[in-house]
Amino acid sequence: MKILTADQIKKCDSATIENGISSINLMEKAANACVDWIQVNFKQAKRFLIFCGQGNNGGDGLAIARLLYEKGFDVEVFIEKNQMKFSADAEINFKRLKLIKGIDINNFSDVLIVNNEKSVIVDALFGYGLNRELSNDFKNLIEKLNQIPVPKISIDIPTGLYADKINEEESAIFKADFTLTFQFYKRSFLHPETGKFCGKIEVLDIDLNSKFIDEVKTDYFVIDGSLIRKIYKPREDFSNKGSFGKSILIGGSYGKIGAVLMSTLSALRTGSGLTFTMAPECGNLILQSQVPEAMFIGVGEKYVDDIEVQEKAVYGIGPGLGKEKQTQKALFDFLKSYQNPMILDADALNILAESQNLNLIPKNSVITPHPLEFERLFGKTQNSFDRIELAKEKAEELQIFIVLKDHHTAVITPERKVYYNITGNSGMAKGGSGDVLTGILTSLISQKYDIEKACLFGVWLHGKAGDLAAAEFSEESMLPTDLINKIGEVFQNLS
Ligand SMILES: NC(=O)C1=CN([C@@H]2O[C@H](COP(=O)(O)OP(=O)(O)OC[C@H]3O[C@@H](n4cnc5c(N)ncnc54)[C@H](OP(=O)(O)O)[C@@H]3O)[C@@H](O)[C@H]2O)[C@@H](O)CC1
Ligand SMILES: Nc1ncnc2c1ncn2[C@@H]1O[C@H](COP(=O)(O)OP(=O)(O)O)[C@@H](O)[C@H]1O
Ligand SMILES: [K+]
Repeated sequence: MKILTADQIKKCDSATIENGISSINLMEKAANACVDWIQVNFKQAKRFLIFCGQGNNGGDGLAIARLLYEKGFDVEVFIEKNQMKFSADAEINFKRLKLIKGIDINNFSDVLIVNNEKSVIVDALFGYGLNRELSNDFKNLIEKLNQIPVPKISIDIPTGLYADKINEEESAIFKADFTLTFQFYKRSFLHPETGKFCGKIEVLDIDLNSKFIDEVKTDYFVIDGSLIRKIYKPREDFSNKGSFGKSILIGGSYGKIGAVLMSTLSALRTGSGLTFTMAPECGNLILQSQVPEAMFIGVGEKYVDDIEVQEKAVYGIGPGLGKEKQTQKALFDFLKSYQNPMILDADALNILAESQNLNLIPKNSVITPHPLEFERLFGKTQNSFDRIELAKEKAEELQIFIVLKDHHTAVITPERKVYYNITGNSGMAKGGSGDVLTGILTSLISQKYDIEKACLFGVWLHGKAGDLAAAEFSEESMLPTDLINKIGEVFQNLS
């Protein structure tokens, strides 16, 4: 799914209106989509307190108020009565609302005396039209609303957030439990500093002009199920183990054998034809007994001190590797002699960061840093938006794929495209989850998935398996190994 800027959404809106539907009917459609969702998800609510601004986001709120009232809910509307300069469509909806006797229209300043019992607050103050800092009056209102302990829904965007950039630190932002957004994810939903205000995100389809959406240029995308279905390749019947590639997972050191073990198991569970673990001898027995399907190649006693070059294999290097001097030398020797794309993770990245010898990374390789590893490789940035910009620069300069791990992991391509993942959960915030991703990516690339597609499929699959593990064991209790055991269920649901 494409992600558009506020400006592009406005143009998409206009293209939709030029192609038939009037702007007031588009607003009605948007309001109806919200009300349909609210009716299903807030059946028990008694009263909706709807805060409306003067633009089209406020217009949506006024239309939602009328439609909820017609469905039998109690509704109170809050506006700025002293300064009513509604946009044209908001004005029409305000007039329609005033015809209904049963809806109280209050001033923002009446918020302190609201009856909260079984109430739901709806924020329709500002949407993608926010283009400057909020005034103190709005900031105060938002701070008051944030403190009222009732469920909160934002229409399109939590008020105070921009669609596609980060806020000043001191700005007030409405803290939603749910954001009902129209047609597209907004970039601000996907970054840690801003996304935390959105709660659960529901993207409501309001049929915006599909030709415009197909043609509009953007660098930013969300990885969704329909994209994955296009990437997924079912296995051929007439095949053998050689048809599904050779994955070699390199890593492990004394005390950290589990890391490379989990990568190995993930590669197998993702379909790798032949799977090898290249690790120090101290891991041999553990690996052979825990993962009998994998073949062991001993390189060193307690840590990796050599890397064997094999033809026609895809290497995933780093989990549990450690940074011993001999390991560093082994990695550099290997990178100097082997130029095919590979996956580099964890200590393989830390070793490269310390030497700053990043040009040794073969073209089209995949690196999988978490934010701290990214900083060690490429330096500090002010915030996560700047981090993505720097990642775009580096992916292009080094001609590599950067899988920047986070709550919403981003895949950044050498062509500077950015794909955000929306599967996964905080149950994955445990040592070992990243090792699993390395195994998945190595396996997909060894099975000849195009590298960009392997990255998109891999991060999605990893998160999806994590979601299934959380559903069964809880976010607290699920383990990276539970996630590995759910990979199969994700494939079953794909085929
Ligand atoms: N295609 C879609 O997705 C559809 C979208 N729809 C809805 O339209 C919404 C966008 O509406 P919108 O363009 O009228 O902007 P909105 O957010 O209501 O702001 C209003 C105006 O406030 C102003 N302003 C800005 N910052 C300010 C500030 N800090 N303090 C004070 N004022 C400030 C600024 O005007 P300015 O003062 O710059 O002239 C701005 O234009 C969208 O989020 C969705 O809910 C649906 O109805 C139909 C389909
Ligand atoms: N809160 C979260 N929500 C979604 N995914 C998460 C969250 N925390 C961690 N993850 C995922 O788990 C993995 C953690 O990787 P990493 O930090 O390298 O762990 P390790 O190296 O210890 O295995 C990444 O793929 C990341 O996207
Ligand atoms: K809003």
